[in-house]
Amino acid sequence: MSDRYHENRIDGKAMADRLVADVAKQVATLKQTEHVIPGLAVVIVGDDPASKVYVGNKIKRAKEAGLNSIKYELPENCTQDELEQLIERLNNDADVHGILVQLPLPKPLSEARVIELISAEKDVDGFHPQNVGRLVAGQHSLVPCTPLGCLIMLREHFHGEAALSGKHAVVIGRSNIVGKPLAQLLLQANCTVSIVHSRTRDIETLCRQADILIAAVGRPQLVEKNWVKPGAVVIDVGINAIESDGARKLVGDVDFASVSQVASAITPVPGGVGPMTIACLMQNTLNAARMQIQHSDPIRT
Ligand SMILES: Nc1nc2c(c(=O)[nH]1)N[C@@H](CN(C=O)c1ccc(C(=O)N[C@@H](CCC(=O)O)C(=O)O)cc1)CN2
Ligand SMILES: [Mg+2]
Repeated sequence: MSDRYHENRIDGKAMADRLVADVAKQVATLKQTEHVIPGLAVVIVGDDPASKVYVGNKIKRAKEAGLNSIKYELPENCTQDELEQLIERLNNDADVHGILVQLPLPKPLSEARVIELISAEKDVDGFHPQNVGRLVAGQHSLVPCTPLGCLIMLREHFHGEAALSGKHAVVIGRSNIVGKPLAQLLLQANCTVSIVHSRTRDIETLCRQADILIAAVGRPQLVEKNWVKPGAVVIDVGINAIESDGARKLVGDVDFASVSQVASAITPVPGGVGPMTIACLMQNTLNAARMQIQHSDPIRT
C-alpha cells in the first residue's frame, strides 16, 4: 500500500460510523420526547449469500443506532402472495416505521409489485414510485440509500453542498437504484450532470471531463487512469467479486491502483460507499419514523 493511497482515500467506514452514532443520538432524543423507538422490518427471500451478509449488517447497524429491527426470512420458493401478505401486515403495523425487501428477489417474484405495495411513507429504500416522483420533482422524499450515501460523502469531502455548485458530475450507469436517483440529487446540488452508459459513444472522453466521476455499472475495474481528469474526485459504487491469484476478492468499478494516482480523492472498495449505504438506511428509518409521528411532509437529510 503506497502513501498516496492514504493521502486521497475517502474513508466510508469512518463516515458511516459517525453517521450511525449521530442517528443513535437522535433516536435517543426521539425516545425521550415522543416515547417512540423507530422500527425497521428487513425482509429477505431465499439464501443468496451476499444478500444475507448485507441484511446481517443492516440488523447490526440498526442495533447500534438504537432502532428496533426485525428480520423476516422467507424461503426461496415462497409465492408472490405470501410475500405480499407479509408486506401488507408490516404496512399496517404501527410499530414498524421502515420496511425494506432485500434485492434482488429470486425468480419469478416481481420486485416492481412488491416495491409498489410498500407504503410510501415506510419505504426506507426510496424505491416506491411516489418517492421516485417526489425526488425528481425536487420535493422532500425518502431517498435511496446508496445515492444518499454518495451525496453525503461528497458534501463532507467538499465541506458542504455549496461547493458542488457548477461542478461537472459524470455518472456512469443508469440504474433505478443508483444512477438515476444520484443524477437527480447532484442536479439539486447544482452540479452539471451527465449520465453515461453502455450505449454512450466515446465514454472515456466524457468521463475525462468530470470534476466528479461516479462509477455505478457493476463492471470490475472498468474505469482506468486515462478515463480520469487529474484532480477529479472519484466515487466507486461497484462491488464485484473476482478471482485474483486463486483467491476471491472484492473490487469496485474503478481500477483503484491506477486511478488513485491521478484522482484528488477516491472511495475504496470495500470500505467506501457500501458502509454509507447501510448508515443511510438508519437515517432514513429515523426520518420515516419522524414523518409518521408528525404526519407531515417527509424529511430529507
Ligand atoms: N433493498 C435493497 N436491496 C439492495 C440494495 C439496497 O440499497 N436496498 N443495495 C444493494 C446491496 N446493499 C444493500 O442492500 C449493500 C451492498 C454492499 C454493502 C457493503 O457495505 N459492502 C461492503 C463489502 C461487503 C462484503 O464484504 O461483501 C463494502 O463495500 O465495504 C452494503 C449494502 C443491492 N440490493
Ligand atoms: Mg439502498
